[in-house]
Amino acid sequence: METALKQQLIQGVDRLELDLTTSQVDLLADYIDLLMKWNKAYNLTAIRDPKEMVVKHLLDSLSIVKHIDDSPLLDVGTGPGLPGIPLAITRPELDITLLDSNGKKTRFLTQAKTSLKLENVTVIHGRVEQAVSGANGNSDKRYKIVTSRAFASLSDMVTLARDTLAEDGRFVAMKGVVPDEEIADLPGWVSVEEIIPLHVPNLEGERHLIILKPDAS
Ligand SMILES: C[S@@+](CC[C@H](N)C(=O)[O-])C[C@H]1O[C@@H](n2cnc3c(N)ncnc32)[C@H](O)[C@@H]1O
Repeated sequence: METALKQQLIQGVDRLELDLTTSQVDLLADYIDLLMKWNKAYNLTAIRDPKEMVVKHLLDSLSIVKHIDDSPLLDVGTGPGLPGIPLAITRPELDITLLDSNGKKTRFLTQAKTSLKLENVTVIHGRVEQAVSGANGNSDKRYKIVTSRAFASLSDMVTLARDTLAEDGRFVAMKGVVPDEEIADLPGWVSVEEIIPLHVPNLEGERHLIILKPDAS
């Protein structure tokens, strides 16, 4: 990554008040370099400008770090690893599973896990609605945090990912403006616990984290 862009990344990390080591910042830069390289052949993301990747992919993903506790996390429809890979780099103690139904994307994720030496990452290729049934050869693990960005409406997310959530878990959805219609469409077994405004350096437009809690049955 060019020096000027790396500087922009460091400033963004500072503005998010994340206390990262030099090697963590280097890994974030290496991740963007890897994404740029693989994107040419694999079409992993529509964003091709590295400056935009830093803001719209890295800093946006990093804006949720402070709102995630130490529980095992599933990133549903992670695509090229967003927000999961930036989370895994900044929080090496977190057990992070990246799930996507697109084989090209999970091949990239497996490569990224190896290249960036992310021992806290597990990659699963499959559809989330089949993830627990064993249809993809997966275990029946349940997660305390099920997150997603740009995956589906809130209603579709909770319906498709319901069986992956631990009883005391939370859905954590990254959204733009507060999606009132999606909230109104939520099924009865889940409710909004909290809506957290996110502040992403150099990004215009609102961002919010929607925390959803399954009601005790
Ligand atoms: C728009 S992309 C978002 C990728 C990434 N989260 C991001 O923010 O850039 C949505 C991703 O969800 C995946 N996907 C769609 N339906 C899925 C399903 N039922 N189970 C798992 N992944 C799915 C797609 O393959 C795609 O990579």
